[in-house]
Amino acid sequence: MSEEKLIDQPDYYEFIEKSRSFSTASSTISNEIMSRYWLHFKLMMWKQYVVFKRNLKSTLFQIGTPLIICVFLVILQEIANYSIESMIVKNPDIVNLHKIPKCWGDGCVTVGVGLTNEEDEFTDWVLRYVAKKNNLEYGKDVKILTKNDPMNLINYLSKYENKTQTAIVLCTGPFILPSNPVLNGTFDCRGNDTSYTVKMYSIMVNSTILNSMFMASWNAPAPLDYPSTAVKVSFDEAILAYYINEKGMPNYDIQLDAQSYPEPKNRYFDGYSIVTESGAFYFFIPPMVTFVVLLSEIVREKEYKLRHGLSMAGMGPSAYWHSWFITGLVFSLIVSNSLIVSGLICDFDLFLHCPYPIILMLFTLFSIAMMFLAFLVSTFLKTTKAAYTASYAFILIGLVLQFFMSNIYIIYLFYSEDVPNWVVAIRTILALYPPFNFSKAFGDIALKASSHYSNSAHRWVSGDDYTWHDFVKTIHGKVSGTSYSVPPTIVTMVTLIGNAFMICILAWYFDHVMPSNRGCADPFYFMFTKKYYGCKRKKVAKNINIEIKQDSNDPVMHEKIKVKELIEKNVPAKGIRLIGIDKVFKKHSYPSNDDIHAVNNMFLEIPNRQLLTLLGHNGAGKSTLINILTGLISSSGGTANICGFDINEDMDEIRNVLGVCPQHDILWNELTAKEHLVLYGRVKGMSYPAIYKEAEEILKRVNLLEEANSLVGTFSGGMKRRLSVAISGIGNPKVIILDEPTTGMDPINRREAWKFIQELKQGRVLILTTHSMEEADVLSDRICVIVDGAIKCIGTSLYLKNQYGDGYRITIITKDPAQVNELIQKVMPSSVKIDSSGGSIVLGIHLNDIKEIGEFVKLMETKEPHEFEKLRELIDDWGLSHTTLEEVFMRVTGKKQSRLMIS
Ligand SMILES: Nc1ncnc2c1ncn2[C@@H]1O[C@H](COP(=O)(O)OP(=O)(O)OP(=O)(O)O)[C@@H](O)[C@H]1O
Repeated sequence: MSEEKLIDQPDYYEFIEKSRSFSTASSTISNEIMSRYWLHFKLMMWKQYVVFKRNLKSTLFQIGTPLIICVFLVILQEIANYSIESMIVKNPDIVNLHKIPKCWGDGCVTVGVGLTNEEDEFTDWVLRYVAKKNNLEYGKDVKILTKNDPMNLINYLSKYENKTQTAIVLCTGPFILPSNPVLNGTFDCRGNDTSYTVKMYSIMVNSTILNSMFMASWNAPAPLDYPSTAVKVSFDEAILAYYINEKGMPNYDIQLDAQSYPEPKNRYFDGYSIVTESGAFYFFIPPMVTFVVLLSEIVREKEYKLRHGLSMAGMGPSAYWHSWFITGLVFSLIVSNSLIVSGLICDFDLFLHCPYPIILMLFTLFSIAMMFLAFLVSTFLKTTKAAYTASYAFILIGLVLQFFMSNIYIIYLFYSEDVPNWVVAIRTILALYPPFNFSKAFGDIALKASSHYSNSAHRWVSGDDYTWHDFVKTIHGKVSGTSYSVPPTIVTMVTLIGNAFMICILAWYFDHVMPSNRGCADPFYFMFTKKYYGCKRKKVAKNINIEIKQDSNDPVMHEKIKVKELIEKNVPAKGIRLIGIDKVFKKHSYPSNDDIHAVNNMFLEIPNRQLLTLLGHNGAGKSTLINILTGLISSSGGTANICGFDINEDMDEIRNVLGVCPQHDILWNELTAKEHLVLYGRVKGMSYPAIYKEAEEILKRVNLLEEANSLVGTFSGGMKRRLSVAISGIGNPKVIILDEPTTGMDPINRREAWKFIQELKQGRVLILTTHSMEEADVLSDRICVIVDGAIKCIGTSLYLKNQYGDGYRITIITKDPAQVNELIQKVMPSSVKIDSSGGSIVLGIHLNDIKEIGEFVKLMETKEPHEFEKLRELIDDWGLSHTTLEEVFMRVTGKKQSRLMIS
């Protein structure tokens, strides 16, 4: 059957019968399903294209991210090159080492001396010389701390911790030093030969960082142990000067300088490549852009129920996901190529030395794996805000991991020989994570194609051509003395494909079982049910057990009986039939008092060409019932039949005949009003000429023709509502469900919408929910009042007013209420006083006593003398009105606090 035929059927029931007979002709069905799928897929692709085109700036930014990253890498490389250049010491500073630095701590001693005997002329001369030469004060900066036993000095230093910068044991013998652990050995400065004198000294420097806070050594230049060298130079010079002076020689000076060793060029960092070292870190970002875009867009469509809207219009999940897959694939290819082109523009070795298909494969496979990850994560999230939070978390955690994994040798360590089992376990777990495989494959390529540090040559070497042979070759090498044997890059890429496949399966599974993803959630074992493979269960049981009170006048009970009889007589539902439908929202996995019985065992027959209004307080269960009928949620019990199709079995068929105006507008801000109608019309299988004709007509009817080509993002709330009403009527649906369609509309547009709804009624079944009693009164053929999930009463507006209202009301304005009250009881004995306040009296009178109203009207309207003339004189003004639906509603629901919109 062609799409046009489907829509243009003069009698829709004929179509239904035909489509039933199709069930035997499986090949026709497959063709029908395929052409429908293809149509939906193309529509989704068109929608995606239009949305991305309308968000051109952000789309271009997303595609341009690789260029930004590459330029950033070029800048980083330049900074690195500059830093490496500046590290090379061309003019090393000269550090003078013959001056003892003076310590500046409170009461600190720069050179503390421990004599091995009593002070003599030699020690006095030498110490004064050292002090003078170094601009230090003898007795304060240069000071004898202990005498005789050198252990005394050790004890002193331990006791007065952190007070002496440099200590020196000055052995002026003859004396035998005792063996002790600090001085590490025994020495004898007495000597056997008295023809020469041995002068020995031992230097100790306080070098602990904490304790040297107040010491000059804190700022000592690096090349040598500055204070100890300076002390040595000074003491050598002093001792030498002492003996030279003794022998009448001129003054003698020892000069000792230290210089940094000139850093030779090309040592460690020369040739350093930021791409090799950190490429896997930075190139991780562009594929993540695809991840973020897809995740946020898919979750946005979920949050604003756009996907539900499409499902309600008949779009299957396959077309939806496949279109997102193709969009993601196109995005991945664009971003990958953009990355390669940017890399080539920036002259990166990696891109110059690696075959294009390999590098394209690497980035595209990684992007695809991340795309599936976005699909998977989207099944768990409900709001765009949560999607962005999740995206940032994934990027941040990913970057931290990439930071470590961008050093390929860390990854290679996992493949070292004889690694313990727990390392193999970690390696296997990491291999399930696409960025790990990306880093590994990237590192494999960069290690050859980009300039890299050669472990064997101990220097950076420039990149070489990475060949197809390298691609399939196992990588052997050594890191930190351990040999490794790493699987070839091709294996890593195949693992990436495996990652993508595995994540795709998980995404598919969770899309089915997570509630709120596709409307009705499937059971966790859905793939083992026959229904999943298109096998339908046997139809609804005919024997329905209803407790019937035979003489009951209750219309709700009559409705139940009617439904029972129709089912027993096998009469197909030409409109909507509710058969004991039930919905419980469970708070826990076990039955509890907290469970909400939102829809309670409803039976209802809504014949063709009837508009039934559901009235009910907030939380009565109206939207829940509508969500069940439109397949957004599943019922807990019972079923419903729409145009002969069962909601539990034939939702796809039902969606072909259904038009829905949901409670909340399901619209894309980036599409125009006309594009929405075209989208929904095409989803329902209409031809383009038919849609354009109908769209114009419908837009005119809801007063939106002038805004037909305006973006919905610019619409007011009322305009969006009108568009939603228009959408519900596109594609000639046989059943239309309108959930509070006129909320937010101004009075003029509301009346226009009412007219449109009246027209929609022709030849269709309509269910309307509203809080406007006037709307219900004007539009309904029948009204059904729901209280706490159960049908409380049902009937025409007039019937309900008669049944639950007071019939008529008479309002009287008088200056003497007491007397009027008394007299009125004589004219209208059946009247009941409803209210009396100030000068106003409100009386209620039942329809059956309409005669009494006639008497009263006659009395008030004639000037002729009357026995109750007095009453006429007492009444200043009066009015007669019918009982309002609002009163009926109040009485039935008993919830006067309900939100009522009284127009
Ligand atoms: N997804 C859900 N989970 C749990 N409870 C729910 C859920 N959806 C609805 N309910 C509960 O079911 C009851 C019926 O809600 P429903 O939205 O159908 O009321 P309604 O008649 O449409 O109200 P309103 O007039 O405010 O739109 C309410 O108590 C509501 O809290």
